[in-house]
Amino acid sequence: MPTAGVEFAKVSYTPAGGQFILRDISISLAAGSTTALLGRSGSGKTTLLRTVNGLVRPTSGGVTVNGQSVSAIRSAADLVALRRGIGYVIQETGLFPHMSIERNAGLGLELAGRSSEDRRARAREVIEQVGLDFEGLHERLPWQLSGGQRQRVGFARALALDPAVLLMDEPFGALDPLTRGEMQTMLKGLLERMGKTVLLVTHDLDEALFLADRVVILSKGGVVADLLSGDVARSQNPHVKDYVSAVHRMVGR
Ligand SMILES: Nc1ncnc2c1ncn2[C@@H]1O[C@H](COP(=O)(O)OP(=O)(O)OP(=O)(O)O)[C@@H](O)[C@H]1O
Repeated sequence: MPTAGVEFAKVSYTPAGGQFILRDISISLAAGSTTALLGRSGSGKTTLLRTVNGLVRPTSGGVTVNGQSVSAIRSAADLVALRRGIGYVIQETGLFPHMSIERNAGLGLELAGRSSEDRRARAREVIEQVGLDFEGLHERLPWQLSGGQRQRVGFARALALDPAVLLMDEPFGALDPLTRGEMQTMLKGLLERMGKTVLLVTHDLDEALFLADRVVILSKGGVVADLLSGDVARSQNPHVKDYVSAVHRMVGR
C-alpha cells in the first residue's frame, strides 16, 4: 500500500457539556514520517490519536488521511475501509484471550474475508517480521506468551493488512526497561524498512528521539511545540526545555 500522509486542520474536541480536550490543532504528518506525541497526562494525546481512525470525532476542524476526510465519513462500511488502512497498537495489545496467536495476528485478514491459506501465509510473515518463532508459538493462546511477546503479536496484527498509517498509543508502556529497549530497536528496524506514516504517543522523550523524525508536544489540548527530533536538544522553547530538564533530573544526567 502506498504511504499516506495525515493532516489535522484546526481540530477541536469538546465532549457534550464538558471542557475543551483538543483546541485548534493543526499539524501535518508527511507520508512515511514518524511523529512522536508528548505531553502531560491528560493533555489530549490519546484523544488526538483517535481522531485519525474515527474513534473520536472532532467537534470542529477535520482530519484527512491520504487526502480522505475522516470527518466526512458517515457509513459504517466506509469507516471499516478507512480502519483497514490504519494499524492501531495500544499498551495492553487487545489480543483476544480465546484465540490462538496465529488467529489473533490474522484477525484483520479474517474480517476482510481473505482465504485461510492467505491468512496463514501472512500471519506467518508478520509474526516472523516482529521477531517471533511462528512454528513454536502460533497455536498458543495469549496468556501462554510473555508480555513482550504478546506486544509483538499486537504489532504483527497491526501490520497484517499492510496499513499505510500506524497509530501507537504507549505501545511499550507495560514492559520492563530491557524488553522495552529490544522492542524499540525492533520497531525502528521495521519502520525503516516499511516506510509507514506513524503517530506514536509516548511519555518517554528518549523513546521519541530514538524512533521519531519529529516531536509534537501538547499542553491542555493545544500544540505548544512542534520540531524535528534533531532540534530538541538545542531548542529554546520553554515546553521543550521543561521536558528535557525533567528527563535529566529523572535519570540524574
Ligand atoms: N469522551 C470524553 N468525555 C469526557 N472527558 C474525556 C473524554 N475523553 C477524554 N476525556 C478527558 O480528556 C482529557 C485528555 O485525555 P487523553 O486520554 O486524551 O489524555 P492523554 O494526554 O492521552 O493522557 P495520558 O498520558 O494520561 O494517557 C482527560 O482529562 C480525560 O479525562
